[in-house]
Amino acid sequence: MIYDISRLLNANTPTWPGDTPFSYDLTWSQEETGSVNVGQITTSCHTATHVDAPFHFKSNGMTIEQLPLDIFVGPALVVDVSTKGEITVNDFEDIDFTNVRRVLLKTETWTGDEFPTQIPIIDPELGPFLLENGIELLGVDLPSVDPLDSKTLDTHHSLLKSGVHILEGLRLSNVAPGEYRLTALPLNIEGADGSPVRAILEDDTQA
Ligand SMILES: N[C@@H](CC(=O)c1ccccc1NC=O)C(=O)O
Ligand SMILES: [Zn+2]
Ligand SMILES: [Zn+2]
Repeated sequence: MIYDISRLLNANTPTWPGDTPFSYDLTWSQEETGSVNVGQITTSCHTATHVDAPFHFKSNGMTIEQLPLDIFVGPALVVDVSTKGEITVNDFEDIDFTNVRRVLLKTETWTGDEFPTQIPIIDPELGPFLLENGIELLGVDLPSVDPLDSKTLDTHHSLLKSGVHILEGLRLSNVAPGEYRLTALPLNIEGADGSPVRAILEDDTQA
């Protein structure tokens, strides 16, 4: 079974306050060209479900096309942290990270169609902890791994220092905690600070 864990992109998709809204428009319609519809999209790189490149918060950091693809494809563990106001290493005490390289946090705080006003805090100490446990990707169902008003982006920086890549804006309400196979590939955009992804989880059930 394939679970779509990406958010829908349209003119109403919530964006970071003040950032470029998503739009899809027809440049030419079939009526006009006599042959085809041709569209164009405009979007911030941080709208809905997306991967951050280190360049987003570090000017000499890697850009999106430079990131290794194997980070974004493979086994992933969905962890329920939905009752937590602050997510710390203590929340992972009982979790067995053997053979887990990718962790997706299900907070369930961004389930509506509006940009959230309050999101749980992700302790920057998670960076070194994830590194110790061999985790290379942290995914969240939040617009950011840092508080919405943060200018220092401590958790982004801590994750980068620990070699943990960042996937944001997931839609996890339709999946139960547990193990899946993730695919969430960023577009091959030269020099970009991030990219939208179509993120899916697969489990072992057929069809
Ligand atoms: N860190 C957020 C985005 C972000 O911080 C942001 C996005 C657009 C405009 C301003 C932003 N942050 C400003 O402090 C993210 O990674 O998606
Ligand atoms: Zn982002
Ligand atoms: Zn981010």
